[in-house]
Amino acid sequence: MGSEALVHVLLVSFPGQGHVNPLLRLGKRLASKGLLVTFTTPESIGKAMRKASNIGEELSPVGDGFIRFEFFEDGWDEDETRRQDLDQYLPQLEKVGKVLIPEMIRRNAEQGRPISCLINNPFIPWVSDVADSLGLPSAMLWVQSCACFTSYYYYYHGLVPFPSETAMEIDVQLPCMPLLKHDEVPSFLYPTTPYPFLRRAIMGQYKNLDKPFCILMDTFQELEHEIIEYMSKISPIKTVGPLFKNPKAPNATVKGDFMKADDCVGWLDSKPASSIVYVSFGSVVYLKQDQWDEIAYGLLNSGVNFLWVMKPPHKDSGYEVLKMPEGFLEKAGDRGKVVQWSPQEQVLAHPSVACFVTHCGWNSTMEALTSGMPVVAFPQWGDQVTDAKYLVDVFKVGVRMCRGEAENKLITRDVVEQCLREATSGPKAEEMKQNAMKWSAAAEAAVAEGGSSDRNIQAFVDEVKRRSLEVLAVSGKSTANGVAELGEPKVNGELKVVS
Ligand SMILES: O=c1c(-c2ccc(O)cc2)coc2cc(O[C@@H]3O[C@H](CO)[C@@H](O)[C@H](O)[C@H]3O)cc(O)c12
Ligand SMILES: O=c1ccn([C@@H]2O[C@H](COP(=O)(O)OP(=O)(O)O)[C@@H](O)[C@H]2O)c(=O)[nH]1
Repeated sequence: MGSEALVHVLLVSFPGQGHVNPLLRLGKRLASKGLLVTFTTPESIGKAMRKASNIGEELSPVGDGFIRFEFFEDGWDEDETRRQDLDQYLPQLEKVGKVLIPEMIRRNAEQGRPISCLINNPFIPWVSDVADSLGLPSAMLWVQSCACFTSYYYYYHGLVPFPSETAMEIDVQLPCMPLLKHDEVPSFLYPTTPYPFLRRAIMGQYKNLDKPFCILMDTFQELEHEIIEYMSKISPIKTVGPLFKNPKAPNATVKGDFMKADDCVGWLDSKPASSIVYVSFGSVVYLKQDQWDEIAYGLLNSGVNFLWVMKPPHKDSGYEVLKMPEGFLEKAGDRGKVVQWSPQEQVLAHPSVACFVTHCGWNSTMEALTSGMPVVAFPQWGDQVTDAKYLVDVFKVGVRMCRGEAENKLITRDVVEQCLREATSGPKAEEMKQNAMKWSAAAEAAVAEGGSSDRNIQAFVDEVKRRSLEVLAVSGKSTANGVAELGEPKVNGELKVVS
C-alpha cells in the first residue's frame, strides 16, 4: 500500500458479548468507509477473544480502511471474582480506564497514529470524560432499541410515572410508543429488580448523556420510525443499524466472540428447508433447571428438528450447571443438536432454520429481523421484555412464550410445544415469515449505499473527519497533513499490515 493517511478513532467497549458485538460491527463499518479503527476492551476479555476469534496483532484491512486491537488491564488478578459484581467492577474499570486510555491515546500519537475521536458503549460513560479532558470529541453507541432508549430517558428525567413500590402495576405511556404494560417496561426499572446494579449502570450513562456529540444506535429508521423521529428532536441520535450487515465488506473475518462457535453448519445443511427450530438465550441469561427440562420436553414432543445452545455458566456466577433431562439426547437422536456456542449469524441465515426461540436481547432481535427469521419470544429481564413486546405486537414476527422472569411462572412443555407449532406451521407462521421477510428487505435497504443507516454512517464519518482537523490543529500534534500516516509497516510500532 502507498502512504495512505487515515483518520483514527478509538472504540472502547464494556466487556460483555452483547456490547462487544455491536461496537465491533460499528468499527468494521467505520473502517470500511476509510477510517483506521482501534478497538479496545479489558484484557480479561481480550484473552478470550484472541483465543476464540480471528484476532491478532496485525492491522486487518476492512473495505477502504483498517481495524486493529489493543487491550488494557483492568488491574485485577485473572481469577478475581469481584468482576461479577458490577457495583464493584464498574468503578474499578473507571479508575484504571481513566489512566490507561489516555496513555493508550498518547502512545498511538507517538507512533504516528493520533486519535481523533472516542466511541464507547453503555456502562462505561467515563470514556466521554476522558475524551473531554484531552480535547477530543466523543460519541456513544447505544446497543438497544430506540424504544428502550426512550424509556430510560423518561425514567431518568422523571417525565412520566413508572412502576414504583406504591404502584407496582401501572402501565406506561410514552410518546410515539405503544402502551407498555407494567411488565413490558425495561425490567431494570422495576423497584423489585434483582439487578439494581444494571439500572445504576444504565443511569450512569444517562448522567453523562450530554457529553457525546452523537448517539449512534443499532436500529434503523424504518423499524422504529416515529419514536426515532421524536427522540431525534431531543437527543443527537443517528440510526446506523443493523450493524451486523456490512455490504462494503461482507467477508470481513474479524469477529469478537468470547467462545469458539461449535461447528453446526454441516448438520444444518443435512436437514430439509425450514425444518429446524434454533434455540438460544444469548450470552448472559441462564435458566433454571425445571424450566430447561420443560423446554427440552416441549422440543421433543413437538417433533421439530432443533439446534439448541447450552452455554456453560460463568465460573463465578453461582449458577448451577444445567443438565439435559435423562435420556433426552438419545430420544432426540439426529433430530436435535446441542452446542455450547453457535455461529448465530450463519444459523439465522440458513435456509433449514424455520424459527428462533430467543431471549430477545437486542442483538438477537436485530439479527432475527434482518435475517427474515420469525421468533418465539422468551424474554427474561432488562430490555428483553420490551423487545418481546415489539417483536410480537409491533413488528408482528413473533409468538410470545413468556412475559419475563418477574412473572415467576414455569412455562410448561405443553405451552412450549404449542408455541413451536404455531411458529412453524399454519397461517400464523406464514404471516410471521412474510413480515420477517419484509423487515429483512427494509434492513438491507437501510444499510445499502444511500439507505438511511448508510447516510447516517457517512455523515458521522464526515463529521469525525471534519472534527479531526480541528482537534489536530489545536493539539499541535498533527503530522504533516493532520492525520495518521500509514506508510510502510512499522515493525517496532506493532503496525504490521497483512493483506
Ligand atoms: O456482560 C454483562 C455483564 C457483566 C458482568 C460482569 C462482568 O465482569 C462483565 C460483564 C453484566 O450484565 C450484562 C447484561 C447484558 O444485558 C444484555 O445487554 C444487551 C445490550 O445492552 C441487550 O440487548 C440484551 O437484551 C441484554 O440481555 C449483557 C451483558 O453482556 C452483560
Ligand atoms: O450461541 C450464540 C449465542 C449468541 N451469539 C451472539 O451473541 C450476541 C448476544 O447478544 P444479545 O443482545 O442477543 O444478548 P445478550 O447476550 O447481551 O443477553 C448476539 O450478537 C448473538 O449473535 C452467538 O454468536 N452465538
